[in-house]
Amino acid sequence: MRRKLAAGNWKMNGTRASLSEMAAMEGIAGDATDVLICPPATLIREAASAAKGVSIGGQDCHAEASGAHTGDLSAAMLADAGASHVILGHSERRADHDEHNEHVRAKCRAAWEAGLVAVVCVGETLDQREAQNTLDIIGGQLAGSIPDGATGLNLVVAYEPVWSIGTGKVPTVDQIGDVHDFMRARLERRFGAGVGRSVRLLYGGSVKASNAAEIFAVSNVDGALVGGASLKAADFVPIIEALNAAD
Ligand SMILES: O=C(CO)COP(=O)(O)O
Repeated sequence: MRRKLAAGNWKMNGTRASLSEMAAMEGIAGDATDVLICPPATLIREAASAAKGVSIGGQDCHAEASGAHTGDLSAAMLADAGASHVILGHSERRADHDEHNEHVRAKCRAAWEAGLVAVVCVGETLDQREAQNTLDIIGGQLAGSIPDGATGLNLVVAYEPVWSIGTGKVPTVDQIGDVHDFMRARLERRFGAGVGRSVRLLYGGSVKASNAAEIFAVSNVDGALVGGASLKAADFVPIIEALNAAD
């Protein structure tokens, strides 16, 4: 049985004052639910030392362990600051920093070497969906972005349709289910049924308290990667509660 995961991606939002929001998100998770907050890197250390029952993650890492890469952070540095997870291949990184599958794959390897759980993001653009290429795109991103060696403990996959992020537009439950079933089948085919069935699959894109329950009822949805609605406890706590209540 996979544990459920409510993950918050704070993106480039939050200062030390925001940690009071994180404190208000603690103690909400049920027995079968995990909560992960990925604040900006500046807050990881303080968040990790303050957090109780909430895991802390980074939002990106470099593929190399150290070296002359001004402004970058290695996976080992994130781990040293107290992170246990790292988001990789988010569409905003793919778009803003020209990250491609091979970069994400190398970063994922680096994350695993540092002992971090990689939260690998995949998702189609609106053009790709309208051209009916969604599953091809997702299949290519899964194959290209995830290295060999995945397990249910070192990998989480987040399906985040680019057109749904921050837009208030959410795919239908059938569309979400089609992609999640497809991802599950691809992971089982590549890594074997045991591993493929144990990797948690999150949906991300305009998740809020009002749509969380119906999304969490979709097959192979094990939780959510939430952006805007993870910044305030008043928005994120009801999402965690909806996940607790999901079958
Ligand atoms: O990108 C996302 C999470 O990584 C989703 O963002 P929103 O929840 O703000 O749409």
